[in-house]
Amino acid sequence: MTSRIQGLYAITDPALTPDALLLPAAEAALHGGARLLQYRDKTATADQRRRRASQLRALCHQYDASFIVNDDPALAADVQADGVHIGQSDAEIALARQLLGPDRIIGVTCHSDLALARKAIAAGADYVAFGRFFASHTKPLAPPAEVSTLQSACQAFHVPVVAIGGVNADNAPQLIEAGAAAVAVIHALFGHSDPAEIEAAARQLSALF
Ligand SMILES: Cc1ncc(COP(=O)(O)OP(=O)(O)O)c(N)n1
Ligand SMILES: Cc1nc(C(=O)O)sc1CCOP(=O)(O)O
Ligand SMILES: [Mg+2]
Repeated sequence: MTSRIQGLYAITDPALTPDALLLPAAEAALHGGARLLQYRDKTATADQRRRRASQLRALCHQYDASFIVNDDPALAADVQADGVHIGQSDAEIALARQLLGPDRIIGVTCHSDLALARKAIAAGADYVAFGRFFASHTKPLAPPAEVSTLQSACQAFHVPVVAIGGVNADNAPQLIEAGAAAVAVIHALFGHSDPAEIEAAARQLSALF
């Protein structure tokens, strides 16, 4: 079976995409080839988050892409997302697994720490995320990571490794060359407001795989 964690991994951001444009923006990324899409929204109300997550899930499935919810395993379970992404200060992996069952995807932020990744995989993570590899508009203070660490992680672990942080079509090749199964991207996609530009950026990134 081909891995579901492969290729362009688009992540939404309400600071870049107004509510009314969320679906067209997400659809542009999917049309451009994104294989995973994460709903990352720390500002909307619970009702708004539930509605948007349900809509995005339906959209992703039209494109045969995986839909991931950031931070919130309960919401992911509620809308039957394909998975959840959790950080080191978010929910426990065991709780996420309990809520989501054995077949859903659980991704875990590991910064640039191989020991954190080892622990996450032992606890049941389906992918581990390393970053930030480059200067990030979205999260400028995320801890930095070296491409050499990514390479070590990709060699060491049997689960896919996702690379994040300031990724664009110019710098993504070195991450893919190092072994990243997927690159997670916010600003280089959703920093564009025109869906045609989002789609073009997604197409360029997707073509690298
Ligand atoms: C694919 C992917 N990788 C890393 C993150 C960051 O998660 P986290 O450290 O929990 O930070 P926030 O995104 O919640 O601000 C991610 N969301 N997705
Ligand atoms: C959400 C997030 N997490 C990171 C990490 O290093 O864990 S970097 C990051 C921001 C990614 O957005 P952009 O593509 O705009 O840099
Ligand atoms: Mg988080």
